[in-house]
Amino acid sequence: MFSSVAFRQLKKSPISVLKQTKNFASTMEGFETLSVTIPKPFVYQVELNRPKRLNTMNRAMWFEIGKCFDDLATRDDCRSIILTGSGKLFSAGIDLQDMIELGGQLAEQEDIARKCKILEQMIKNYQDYISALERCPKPVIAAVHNACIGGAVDLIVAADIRMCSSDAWFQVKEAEIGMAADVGTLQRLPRVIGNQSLVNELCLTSRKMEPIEAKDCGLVSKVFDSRDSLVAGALELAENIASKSPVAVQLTKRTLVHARNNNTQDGLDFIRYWNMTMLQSEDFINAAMAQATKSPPPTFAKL
Ligand SMILES: CC/C=C\C=C\CC(=O)SCCNC(=O)CCNC(=O)[C@H](O)C(C)(C)COP(=O)(O)OP(=O)(O)OC[C@H]1O[C@@H](n2cnc3c(N)ncnc32)[C@H](O)[C@@H]1OP(=O)(O)O
Repeated sequence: MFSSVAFRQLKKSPISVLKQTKNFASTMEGFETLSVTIPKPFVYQVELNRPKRLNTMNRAMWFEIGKCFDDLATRDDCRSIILTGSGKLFSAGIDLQDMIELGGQLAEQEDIARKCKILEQMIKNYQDYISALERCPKPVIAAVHNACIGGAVDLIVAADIRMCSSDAWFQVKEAEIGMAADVGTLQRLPRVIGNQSLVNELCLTSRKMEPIEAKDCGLVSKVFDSRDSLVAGALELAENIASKSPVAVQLTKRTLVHARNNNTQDGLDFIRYWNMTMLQSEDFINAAMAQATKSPPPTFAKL
């Protein structure tokens, strides 16, 4: 299969190399609450950027999170994403000022059906914005420092990988503010940490979780000494992922997400149908050939 003739032919036409580096300088501008940069080739950094308001999630931020990750899903110069918070802490959750304004908006309606319509639409939108992280086929690494509260927990459990610094703490605070969490934590956290008893305890009491416990229960995969080393570690991991075939990485993420929500046979069907096409991609041929011939890993064309 891996004849030296075939290998030489592949090496003669590295379309991948030619297509790879263009547009490296392009960034996404125009966000009010997010800073989006490209710290390394093919690696995006999305930073919650309302440091003076403790990165609280106001209406603009909810919307921009959805838009940003839906855009990154289709950008061929993006292969992996790190999600960080600027300033003192990762995020203090939903902007409670927005909630007060929402109360005012509801009060303008007399009828319960009209009030319900406003709430249903808002919750649906917020759910969809958070789910954009999961919809995006590029892996998202959440790097949490200091506080990660309420809506911010909904956000990070929709990411693929979580890491934190040693000053981090996590709080499913909704019960404490008199509501049931409604944008993902109650659905995703049980699958993330695989311990229903602990999930129930955290969500029913709103107690804070510290990094050692977060690591032990699998909420985060690694704890770093400081925010700087955390971001450096997240970037290193993102770079590693970005060096792999985007065909392999994106389909692996899609398949893992699908597997979480479906039974094993449906999952096997899913990957079989995808791979009857994707195993014909040049990425598989080039990467497998490099392994077989002990050559350096290939570069891959944009996807
Ligand atoms: C459809 C619904 C979808 C999602 C729902 C999500 C629900 C949630 O997110 S529940 C969680 C809500 N968040 C909170 O309850 C956090 C409240 N804040 C705190 O506990 C603390 O501020 C802190 C994060 C631990 C930080 O403490 P500290 O460093 O002492 O700062 P403070 O002096 O307390 O705060 C500084 C400044 O920020 C304002 N602020 C803090 N959190 C929020 C918030 N969530 N919303 C709006 N504003 C917030 C605080 O009021 C202070 O404002 P000043 O104007 O400076 O007084």
